[in-house]
Amino acid sequence: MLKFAANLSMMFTEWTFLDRFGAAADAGFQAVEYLFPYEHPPEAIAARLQRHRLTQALFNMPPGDWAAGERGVAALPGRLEELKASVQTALVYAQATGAKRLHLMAGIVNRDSPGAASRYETAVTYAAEQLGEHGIELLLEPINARSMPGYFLNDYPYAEALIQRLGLTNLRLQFDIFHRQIMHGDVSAALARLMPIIGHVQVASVPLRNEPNTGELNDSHIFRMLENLNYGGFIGCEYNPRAGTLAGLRWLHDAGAEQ
Ligand SMILES: O=C(O)[C@@H](O)C(=O)CO
Ligand SMILES: [Mg+2]
Repeated sequence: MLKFAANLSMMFTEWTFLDRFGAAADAGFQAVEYLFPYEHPPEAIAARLQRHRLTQALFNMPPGDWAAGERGVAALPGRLEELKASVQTALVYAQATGAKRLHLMAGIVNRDSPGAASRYETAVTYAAEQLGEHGIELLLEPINARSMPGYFLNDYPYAEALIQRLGLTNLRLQFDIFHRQIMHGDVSAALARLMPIIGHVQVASVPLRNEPNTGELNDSHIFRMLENLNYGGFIGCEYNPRAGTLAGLRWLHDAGAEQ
């Protein structure tokens, strides 16, 4: 049975953030994810998860100044101390919510600029080792350049090579089907080949980032493949509903899946 997690940064936005937990549970979800919890006290989020019997599948570590356009600080110059502090902040939320995997964003910086790759590697290693002490996985997500121009981690081969080379047992790949299709295509073969290092999957249609099966991919086929590959992790539903969250949930019921 596949396990779908509602992404509360994109879905259920008809509700206030804290009320999205109950709305997702009422719609049948048993797990949630979102970009960032940091505007709310950890206890408030933990209470919603508990009240609605939801599992926290994933969230992102602090991204720097998001409003100013930052998308992570891991590869940015002069930000290592901030990165270290942000690991501690994320850990507080992970412990309160029971999250077992966190996504570290790399930042908007040219990968070929002096020092960027080694700063990123230092940050990734530090964060993975810190999280590993708490039994938490660190995830790296390649993001396509159309959605996030200038993003450091903008292809799969780089992420795969880094994860393999560092050899840290809790460092894994966040395979977002939407980004993968835009960057490289070949989604099914890549899922099969990369399965040993995949820690989390996300889905949305391509190119509009809406409900599965509304774009250029046959997402039902990909879901069947994930089942056949015995993928036991979560599939984050990281899409913008076309005409209301509840109205767009038919695909999920059709998937006949564990939500
Ligand atoms: O795909 C995405 O955009 C997200 O998973 C994310 O973490 C960064 O925006
Ligand atoms: Mg994603």
